[in-house]
Amino acid sequence: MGDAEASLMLTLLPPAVLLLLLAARLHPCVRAGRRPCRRPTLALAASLLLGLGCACSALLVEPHLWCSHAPSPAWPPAAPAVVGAVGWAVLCEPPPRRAAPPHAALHSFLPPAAGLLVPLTSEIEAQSGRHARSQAFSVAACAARLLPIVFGLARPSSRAHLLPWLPVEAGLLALTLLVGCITSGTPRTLTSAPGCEPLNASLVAVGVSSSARELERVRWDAEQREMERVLPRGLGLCSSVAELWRQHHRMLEEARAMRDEASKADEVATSTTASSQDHERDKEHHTIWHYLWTCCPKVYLFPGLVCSLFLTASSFGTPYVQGVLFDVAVNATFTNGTTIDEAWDSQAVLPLLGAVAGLQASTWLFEVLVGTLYALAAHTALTRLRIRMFHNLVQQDAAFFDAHVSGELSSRLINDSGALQSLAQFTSQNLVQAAVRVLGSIVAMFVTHPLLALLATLVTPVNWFIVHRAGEVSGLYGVVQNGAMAKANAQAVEVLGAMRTVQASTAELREARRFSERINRFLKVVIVTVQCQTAVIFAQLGLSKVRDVLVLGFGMHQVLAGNLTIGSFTAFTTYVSLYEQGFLALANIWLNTKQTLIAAGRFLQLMERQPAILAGVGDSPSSCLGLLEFRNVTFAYPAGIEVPVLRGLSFTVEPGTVVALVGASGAGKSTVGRLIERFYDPQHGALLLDGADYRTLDFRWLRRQIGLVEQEPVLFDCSLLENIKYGNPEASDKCAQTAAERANAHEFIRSLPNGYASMPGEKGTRISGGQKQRVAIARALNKEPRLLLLDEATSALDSTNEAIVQSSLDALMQGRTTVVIAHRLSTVVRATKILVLGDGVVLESGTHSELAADPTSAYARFMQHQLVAPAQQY
Ligand SMILES: Nc1ncnc2c1ncn2[C@@H]1O[C@H](COP(=O)(O)OP(=O)(O)OP(=O)(O)O)[C@@H](O)[C@H]1O
Repeated sequence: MGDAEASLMLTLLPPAVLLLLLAARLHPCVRAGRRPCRRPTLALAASLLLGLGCACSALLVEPHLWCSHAPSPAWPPAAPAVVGAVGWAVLCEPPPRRAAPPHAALHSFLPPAAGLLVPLTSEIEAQSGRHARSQAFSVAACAARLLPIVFGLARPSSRAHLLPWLPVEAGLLALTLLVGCITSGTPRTLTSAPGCEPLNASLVAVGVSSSARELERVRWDAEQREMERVLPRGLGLCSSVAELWRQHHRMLEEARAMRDEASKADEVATSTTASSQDHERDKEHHTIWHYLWTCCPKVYLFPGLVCSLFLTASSFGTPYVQGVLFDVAVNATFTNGTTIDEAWDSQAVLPLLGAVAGLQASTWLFEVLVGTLYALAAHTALTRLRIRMFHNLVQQDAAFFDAHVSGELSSRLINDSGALQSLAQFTSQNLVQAAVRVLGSIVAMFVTHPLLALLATLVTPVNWFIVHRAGEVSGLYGVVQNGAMAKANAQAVEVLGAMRTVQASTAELREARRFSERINRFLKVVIVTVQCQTAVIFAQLGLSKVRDVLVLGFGMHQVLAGNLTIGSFTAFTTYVSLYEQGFLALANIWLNTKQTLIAAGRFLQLMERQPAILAGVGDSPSSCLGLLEFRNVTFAYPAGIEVPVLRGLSFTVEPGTVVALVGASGAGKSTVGRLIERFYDPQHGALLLDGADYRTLDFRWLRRQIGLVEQEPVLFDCSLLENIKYGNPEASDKCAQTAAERANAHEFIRSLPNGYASMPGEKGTRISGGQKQRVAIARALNKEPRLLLLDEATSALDSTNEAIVQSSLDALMQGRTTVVIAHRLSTVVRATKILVLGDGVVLESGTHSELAADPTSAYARFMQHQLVAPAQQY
């Protein structure tokens, strides 16, 4: 029986049992022609309705229970209540009517009432997991049984009747609890806990957890629960100020540690010193404005600035004119004793009202214009910044990419630059306006009433101190925030790029959990940041409110003393609010700038970073013979600088010959290939092409002379034709097709529905390994390289594919200097020269027959172990 059938049966079983019981109770009475005992019958009927209701709700409301692949609670939630009700019906065989204790009413009422908890607990279930309902049910059913018993025992009149039934009650309670425990999934909760294997085994033995499928379900449930556990429940507020303080310090420490770590990573990649890092950090502030300025389109910026000025002017004009209007109205009404109508018709009011309307209209218009122009400017600037950043990023050297995870870099490209965009937009939109507002309102306030103005600006230094400190702190918070987001992003990119491996390892939920842990970390940082910002706003607003009360009190005193008119005082309060707005905007700009500048420091470092090997530097000879020489080359990777991989390696490859590199795993064969491509420069010795030192050649010219075919060729999600032309986009389609023909790729490409326009998918997932390899060979052929580098190009293929690819490679090698890194005998034996690498040097060299002739040679040993696969039966 499948899961779905079992669940269905178990859901319908309790109502069926109840129906039978009811029938059994009613049948003798009907036959004897007497009325059945009312209370137990009613209770049974109510329980039956309840059981049916639960079954229907499970069938209709939770159809996922019946879908065989979904894990479901094996027992229906109504079971505990039903067991309780059945027990009650058995227990409550009618006592003599007159002796019926008062608790009997409760007794008959409570078990069905427990059933009402079903809809009530659905909310709890939604919040805390699907088994909450059964647990709540079980507890309610027990309480329903327990309460009337306690109540009955407390009354001497009913105690004698109840005492003989107590053992039965205890048994029923235990049964109800047990059923509730099983249906609520408690055994699964227990068995999924680490170290519970013995319990698990015993549950299997007693039949609670009956099969491997059950164990699988246990695991699935545990993962789902774990998943729900790591979902953020919402903004957790700090329990106390002390806790907030502790979190704040932890965060600062983390921010400093992250900055040091980032500097170290860059030191590894760039070999820059700590002092130069400090110097770079000092330069950051200038650089960021430089970039924002150069990337910002002036066609939006300058009109935006002009509109800002107009907006500020109109926002100052409005309170001034309003003040004058108030004074005119007040004077007309109260001083001269004119009526309101006369005052309204007077010459001054209407023009002043018109002026206010005009000023409001211009404020409205300029506000819209300013917002639009600055938004356009900021978005364009950001796009330009991202393009420049990507441009610089793809030009970095291999050592840089060894030291940085690609997901982290993409996060810097998208998220960190996003912070710059909001800084650019917010600053450009508000800076001029806020500065003019603050300065203008200070001047206007002092002109209106100097003493009141002094009082209004008294809190400014304290406020500014708070903002200044908060700016530095929020900058450090920004570092942690960006770091947390970069880590989450790196994991997402890594997992999404290796989905097949993840799915094959059934690690989807594990990865989802890992991601949620990382993104939760980001949320936690944001929460602490918000809490600290709240503290700053709290302090600032508090000071402002105190200031407002003082200004109002002193202002009213001055109005009553006749030193200030009501109109001037009204205008003054508007100046104060303009000053407040301007100050808050400036404070926000300061905080934003600090946060973005510190947090976007890494982004800028990436923008500014110069690769160790520069393009466009060095010679680009007109021809290339293909004479390659390694002269006493010593090399260690930047990430493992203390362990050299090559230690004085020397060999020569004559033009047009084939040299095979063999050696144990980790001997440095691929490293030789990477040096030939000049992904790295050796620390000592030199590589020479046609007698010219690699360092004197332009590496872009050099790489154009080399065709590379790797063990796992990378195809991009563009058409196969574009993939073939990737190394030489100037080649004509005809040349690309000829290259495909020579690489034995033409036939299979033609057989695809879209031919050369077919998309191979990300990393070429829609075509086979052998086909991918042939496209890669066609790509190398299309470059017409002088030098060929084959890095285990056939080792991932089966023998049929290998034969096809090998014939393609033979076509590719003709007349070209070739370096082959191979594990297979068939690839190596035909080489002009074989070099056996070991300990970072060439241990032996010669042709296959020369080396194989000496049975004691490293090559012979190597052949035995690596090249010739032992023909053993599995
Ligand atoms: N990017 C890197 N950073 C640091 N160390 C590296 C890097 N790439 C390789 N190494 C180390 O350099 C050594 C040589 O690696 P290499 O890939 O050249 O070996 P190989 O002979 O090609 O091995 P295999 O036959 O298994 O592919 C290894 O010890 C490896 O751990």
